[in-house]
Amino acid sequence: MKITVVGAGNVGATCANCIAQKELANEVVLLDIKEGVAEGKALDMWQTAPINYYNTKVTGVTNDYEATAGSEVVVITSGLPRKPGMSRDDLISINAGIVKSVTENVVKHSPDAIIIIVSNPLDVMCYAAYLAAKKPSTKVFGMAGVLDTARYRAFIADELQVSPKDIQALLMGGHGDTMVPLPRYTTVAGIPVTELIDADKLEAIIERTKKGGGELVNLMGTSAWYAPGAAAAQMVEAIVRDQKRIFPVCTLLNGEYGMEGIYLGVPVKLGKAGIEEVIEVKLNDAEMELLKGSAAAVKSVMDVLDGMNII
Ligand SMILES: NC(=O)c1ccc[n+]([C@@H]2O[C@H](COP(=O)([O-])OP(=O)(O)OC[C@H]3O[C@@H](n4cnc5c(N)ncnc54)[C@H](O)[C@@H]3O)[C@@H](O)[C@H]2O)c1
Ligand SMILES: O=C(O)C[C@H](O)C(=O)O
Repeated sequence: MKITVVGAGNVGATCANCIAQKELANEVVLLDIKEGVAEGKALDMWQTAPINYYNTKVTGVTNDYEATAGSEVVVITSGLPRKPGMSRDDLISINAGIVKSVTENVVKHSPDAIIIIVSNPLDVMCYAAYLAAKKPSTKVFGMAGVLDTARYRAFIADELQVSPKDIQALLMGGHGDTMVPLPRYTTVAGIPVTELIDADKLEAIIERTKKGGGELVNLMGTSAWYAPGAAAAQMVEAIVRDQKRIFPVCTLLNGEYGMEGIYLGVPVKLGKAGIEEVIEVKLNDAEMELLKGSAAAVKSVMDVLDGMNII
């Protein structure tokens, strides 16, 4: 069994490393357009196998899609990251073309693969990949919610000085500043978070979560990779091990939440078949308004993609 990660940059390499360490496949193929980068990182990673005790073979290639043939899951991380002062949406002009051509190559060599998009602007890159892949949307979706909820959960763990393992949370909407963390669906070992953190502090955590990517971009001059790479690998694990995990995933809505034809983060069941179910939780009026606002923000960028006429 083979898994491919396209883009051997910060996120792609981290994701491939997590996949290898978890032994999610016999082989992980890391592909990049830049000569030598994927080969070098794959070789370096493979040399950790005797130390970290895993068997998954890590191979690196430069633009050689033959080597990716027959992949069960493909994670697409290729594309530019943002720099301080930029929004994720500013990346569309370059990343849309990259995601389109990469997706076409991936599908040509692995027609049955489940494709997980990571490149930004995430929701719209999922839509671009879906159009390019010409596959059911249950097999083409994006990673953002696992990362965004992880940030939210980490901030709550810090505030309460408890283990992050005990924080369960749900966050919906687009992967941008309009994302919708849901305190009503956030618990600490089963205790509603609203009973443990006062409203002002929780609001500050929500605001920090929404701008969590930007906080890291400002600190590092480029965007995050450890948590994003681990988040994408956790989705791969749910698929290849058929775990039926419930994660917020960027998926194409077909009437769920009263929305049609838009990629948006919602809770889904993830297993061998990809997205096996979209879960419709009950939202109150205020939560629904926030979700609609987030959907409107995503839709405006989808319109930009449509206007580019590249797909
Ligand atoms: N969805 C999320 O939550 C999330 C989180 C972090 C980063 N991202 C996004 O992921 C993308 C990658 O981020 P990064 O930090 O790894 O960037 P990076 O610059 O470190 O790596 C990107 C890699 O893509 C490669 N690439 C470019 N065009 C390619 C092509 N046509 N084919 C193959 N490879 C190609 C580059 O050579 C580079 O090695 C960015 O768009 C970033 O915004 C998304
Ligand atoms: O913030 C970014 O640009 C990268 C990514 O979407 C993130 O949330 O870390």
